[in-house]
Amino acid sequence: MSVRVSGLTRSYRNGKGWRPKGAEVVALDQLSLAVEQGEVHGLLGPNGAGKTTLCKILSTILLPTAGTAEVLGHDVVAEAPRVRELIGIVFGGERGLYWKLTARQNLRYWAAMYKLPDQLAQRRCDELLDRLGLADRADDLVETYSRGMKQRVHLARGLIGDPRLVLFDEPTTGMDPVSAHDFRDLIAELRAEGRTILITTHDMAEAEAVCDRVTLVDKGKVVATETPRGLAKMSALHRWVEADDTDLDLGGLPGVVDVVQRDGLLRVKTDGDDSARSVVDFLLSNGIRSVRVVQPTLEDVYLDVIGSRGMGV
Ligand SMILES: Nc1ncnc2c1ncn2[C@@H]1O[C@H](COP(=O)(O)OP(=O)(O)OP(=O)(O)O)[C@@H](O)[C@H]1O
Repeated sequence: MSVRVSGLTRSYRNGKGWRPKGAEVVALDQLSLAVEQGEVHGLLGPNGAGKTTLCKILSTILLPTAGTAEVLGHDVVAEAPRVRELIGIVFGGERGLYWKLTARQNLRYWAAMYKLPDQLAQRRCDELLDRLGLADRADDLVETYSRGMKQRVHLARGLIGDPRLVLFDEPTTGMDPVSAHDFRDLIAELRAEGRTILITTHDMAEAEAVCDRVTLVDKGKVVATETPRGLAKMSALHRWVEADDTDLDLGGLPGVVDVVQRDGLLRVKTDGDDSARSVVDFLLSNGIRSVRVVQPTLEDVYLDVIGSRGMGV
């Protein structure tokens, strides 16, 4: 087992220094989770669900209030130095880079933090700069880089210690589609190398594409852990019918829960198989083509279970 979290609780008390103590916020509430070795595991949930808090505890930068967390059998509190050797952390955004240093100097600095011997550090830096397409600009100051390049330096930083577990917290926020596509390829490569990956994301398509299993977290608790497809099946609650867009009034048909029109496509959410069939019959009898019943996507399931909180919709 790569990650084993048991009854993990973390609460914060707002208000620092002269400010009055606020109410206690329970960010993680007896959360338990197991991630297999070599698995790509997604953590999904609305803002404030506790995902970052969990990543911080696993990275040993935050202590739990109660419960335990282990990385490859090592306790994150009692054996924090050992855990740090085994993990790499990639937090999204542009925090944590030294802008007045080059990418190579940034990487050499972090290699030194991992206490890598000089020759190994040099080899790893060269490999990562090459792997992440930074070799040509490796000796330019990071402040001259595009946002996408800065994100790639972040990725390199997370991999410099040759980690067995890589924690990604919102890694593709603000990435352009090409970079996001390259990122998916990188995840596949890291997985093929036998590394375990824990990734928090708001991007359901990304989670569906890269994750072996996902855990839905809400209010500091696990709602479900499943394969993306398994989750979709579990959500047998709704069936969707897809068709070419039409002006027909479908909202009034029995069993129709929602109608979404987007990009020339019509998506009708129904309350089950019978209603979906009636919608299909109705559409076909009105001359609409390309009608099909579709399996719910991970996004549909997320919306069913958690609602639209934290999805930017
Ligand atoms: N340093 C802190 N002090 C007080 N409260 C905090 C602190 N950090 C997080 N919290 C609170 O703990 C809860 C969980 O926050 P956390 O950042 O772990 O959630 P998240 O799922 O990562 O959300 P997001 O997707 O917005 O990053 C939230 O209610 C948040 O306001």
